[in-house]
Amino acid sequence: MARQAFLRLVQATPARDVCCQGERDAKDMGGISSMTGREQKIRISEIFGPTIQGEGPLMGLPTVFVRTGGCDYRCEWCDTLHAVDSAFRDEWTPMSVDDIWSKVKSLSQGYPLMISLSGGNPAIQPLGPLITRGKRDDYQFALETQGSIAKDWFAELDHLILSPKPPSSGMEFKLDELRDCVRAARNGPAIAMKIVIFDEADYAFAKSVAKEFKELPIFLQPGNHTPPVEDEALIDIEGILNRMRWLVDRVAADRWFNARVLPQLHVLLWGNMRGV
Ligand SMILES: C[S@@+](CC[C@H](N)C(=O)[O-])C[C@H]1O[C@@H](n2cnc3c(N)ncnc32)[C@H](O)[C@@H]1O
Ligand SMILES: Nc1nc2[nH]cc(C(=O)O)c2c(=O)[nH]1
Ligand code: SF4
Ligand SMILES: [Mg+2]
Repeated sequence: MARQAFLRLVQATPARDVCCQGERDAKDMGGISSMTGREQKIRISEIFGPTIQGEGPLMGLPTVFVRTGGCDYRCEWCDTLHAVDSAFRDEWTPMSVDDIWSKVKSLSQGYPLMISLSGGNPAIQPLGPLITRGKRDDYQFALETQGSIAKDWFAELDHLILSPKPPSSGMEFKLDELRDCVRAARNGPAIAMKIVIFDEADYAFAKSVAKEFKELPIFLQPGNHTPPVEDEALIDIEGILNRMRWLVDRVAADRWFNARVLPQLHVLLWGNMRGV
């Protein structure tokens, strides 16, 4: 796409902490990050906020983001490559629960708000003890994951947002693993499906997921074509809005009245800027 087609968005630098002392020898996928004594460390790409949750059921809610490094997927249009691609490994830092927690407390000034655990795939990391620590201080936790890896600690979350990947991602969809994630959550968190839609095949995929998980609310999110990496704030805003309008028409024509169509609010406000 021509560079002129992208809208350049500029803003003051937000509160953000990019960890930059990565472990050179860390495994690409970010399996278990590292161990110090008996504590499993968590591989962190960035911790930032408070900002607003820009996607899905918690849209608009003040949130601090804890983004882990490493993903078992490589979606063709991933907008967070800095937490996926091993080329960014040097930015990922193994951190203890205490260190993460003091950063979160300082960013939130001790106010017990919503923490969104995202990535990469945060389900790869040992996040149970972090959730336990945060709950002691009355914070709430949401997790964003593609639903490829289930963990027992999902049951400790307040919100589980499952984002199975449609055909345009180039990833293989695994229904059993997605079911395992719902099962692992037991009766703990509120669960929602959030599906990125670029085209008709993605829309059909979302409908089939909705059929499999009738009891769960579903959010349809227009895809954002990621721009050239040399300028991360550029977006194809016309493309996003056209896709959004098409989706609204599509859902209305289908009388799919329990699906919710929402854009990525933070992308509309700040483009593909990191740390917002
Ligand atoms: C960056 S991912 C990280 C969490 C997890 N790996 C996942 O995919 O759910 C967070 C959310 O951003 C969505 N996302 C990633 N790239 C996108 C894009 N180009 N357009 C719209 N949504 C995108 C994902 O589908 C997911 O719902
Ligand atoms: N504001 C804001 N909302 C978000 N919702 C999901 C995000 C993510 O990258 O996981 C995200 C993000 O990076 N920023
Ligand atoms: S699963 Fe999520 S983080 Fe991983 S590549 Fe896909 S969109 Fe990116
Ligand atoms: Mg994002």
